[in-house]
Amino acid sequence: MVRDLGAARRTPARPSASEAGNDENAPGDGSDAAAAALVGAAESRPPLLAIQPQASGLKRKPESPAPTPSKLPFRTPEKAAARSRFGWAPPRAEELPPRMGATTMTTPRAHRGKAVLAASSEGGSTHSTPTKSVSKPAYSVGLSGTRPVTSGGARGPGSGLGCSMAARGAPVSFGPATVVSSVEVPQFELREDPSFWMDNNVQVVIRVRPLNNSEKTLHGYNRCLKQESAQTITWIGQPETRFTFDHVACEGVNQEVLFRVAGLPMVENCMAGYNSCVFAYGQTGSGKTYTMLGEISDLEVRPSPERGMTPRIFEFLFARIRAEEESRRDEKLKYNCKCSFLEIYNEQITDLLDPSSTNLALREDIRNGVYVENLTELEVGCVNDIIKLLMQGSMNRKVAATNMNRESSRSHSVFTCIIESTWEKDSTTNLRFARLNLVDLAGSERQRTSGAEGERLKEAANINKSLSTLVL
Ligand SMILES: Nc1ncnc2c1ncn2[C@@H]1O[C@H](COP(=O)(O)OP(=O)(O)OP(=O)(O)O)[C@@H](O)[C@H]1O
Repeated sequence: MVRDLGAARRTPARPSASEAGNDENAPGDGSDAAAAALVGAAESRPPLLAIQPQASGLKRKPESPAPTPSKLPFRTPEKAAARSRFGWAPPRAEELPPRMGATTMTTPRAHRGKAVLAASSEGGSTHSTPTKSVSKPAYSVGLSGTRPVTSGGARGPGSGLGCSMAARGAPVSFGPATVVSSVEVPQFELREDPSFWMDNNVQVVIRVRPLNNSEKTLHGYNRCLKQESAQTITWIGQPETRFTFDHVACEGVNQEVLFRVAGLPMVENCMAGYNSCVFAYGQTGSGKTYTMLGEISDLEVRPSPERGMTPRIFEFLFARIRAEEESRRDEKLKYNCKCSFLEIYNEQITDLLDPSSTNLALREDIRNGVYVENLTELEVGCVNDIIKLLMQGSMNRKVAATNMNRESSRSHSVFTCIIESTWEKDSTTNLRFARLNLVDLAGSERQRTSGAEGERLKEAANINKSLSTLVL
C-alpha cells in the first residue's frame, strides 16, 4: 500500500535532522503504512523509456513564442564572461588539489545500494568522473556510509549519500569488510570553487550521512568506510579499495556547505544560459531527499538550516536575478521562470502539480526536444512561489515505509525550472534560455533488506530496473 504523505510528510511529524537519528529509518508499523495507491496504471502505453512521436492533433501547453531569428537572436552563453562577471578567477593548474588515484574513469558505474549527488551542465570540455585507485576484478562495492557492515554481505553503506561502483565483468565475491568503530570521524573541508564547475561537465559528490540512533543501537559506531581526504573514501573490505570522486562530503558537512559546493555553481551556469542538472542517487535511506529537499515546512516564516539543495538554489537564483536585472536596467534585462514537477512511479509519469494528470507521455520534436506532454508549467517569481510548488508536489509524491526508511520515496521526482531572459542591446532584442533539473531518485534497495513485499516489491523492481537503465 502506498501512503500519501500529504499530511504526514510535511508536517512536524518529520523530525529535523538534529533529531534524526533517531528513528528515521525505523520501519513503520502496519498502521503507519496504511493508505491508498494514488497512481492509476494505464495498460496500453509503451514503456516510459520509449519516447513517442508527436501525436497529431495533440498540442503542448502554450509556451512563449519562438523567437524570430532576425529579431531575437540567441546569444551563445559566455562562460568566460560569466566567470569574470562573478569574480571567479580560473584556477591555475598548480592551485588545483592533487587528485588521488587515477584520473581517468576506469570503471563504468553499476550502482547498488548507495547514493551519489551528481551535477552536470552543458558546455565545458572535460568529464570528471569517479575513479578508483586499485584495479581489480569485477565487483560491486558500496561506498558512503557510516552504516556498519552486517554479516553476510549487506555491505552497502546505506547511510549518507554515497555511491557504489562495479567494474564490468563476472561478479566475484568478497570477504567480509573490516569495520572501524569510532564515535568520532575525521572531518574534511570541501573546496568551494565555482569556477571549477565551469570547466567540467559532470561532477560526482558523495555525501555520507551520520549514523542514526537505530543504527547506533543495533551496530554501535561500526563503519565499513574510512575517509582520507575531501576527494577519497576507502572501503575497508578485502581487498581494501579506495575511490576518488570530485568531492566526498563527510558526515559533518551541512546543507549550507553542500549547497555552496554543488548547488550555487549550477545557478551560475543557468544564469549564463547553460542547461544544468543535479540529481541524487543512492540506496534507500541514504539521504537523497534530505539533501535535495530537506526540511521545507515553515520556510516562509523561519527558514530551517536543514533546508536542502532545492530551496537554497532558488533563494540564490532569485537573488541573482534581482541583482542582474538591477545592474542591467539600461538593457531592460528581464527574467521569466517557469516550473514543473513530475514523478516517475512504476514507469509512469504523473504531474505532481496536478496529480489527476497521470500516465503522461514523453514526446520529442524538433522544436522542443524531449518533453512531457501536458505537464503543468507554472510561472514563478520568488522563493515563496517555489516553496508552494515544492510543498504541493512533495505531498503528492508516493512515499511509503520500508524496513530501511520510514519515509521512503517510491518514485523518482524531477523539479524543473526554465529560466528565460531577454534584453536589448544595439537595437536588438536578445533571448537566453536555460533549463535546471533537480532530480531526487527513488532509492535502490535490496528487497531482502528493505523487506519489500506486495506493492512495495513491485515498486522496488521498477525502481531498480529504471536505475539500472539510468546507469547504462
Ligand atoms: N546528512 C544528514 N544529516 C542528518 N540526517 C540525515 C542526513 N541524511 C539523511 N538524514 C536522515 O535520514 C533519513 C533518511 O533520509 P532520506 O529520506 O533523505 O533518504 P532517501 O535516500 O531519500 O531514502 P529513499 O530512497 O528511501 O527515499 C531521514 O530521516 C533524514 O532526515
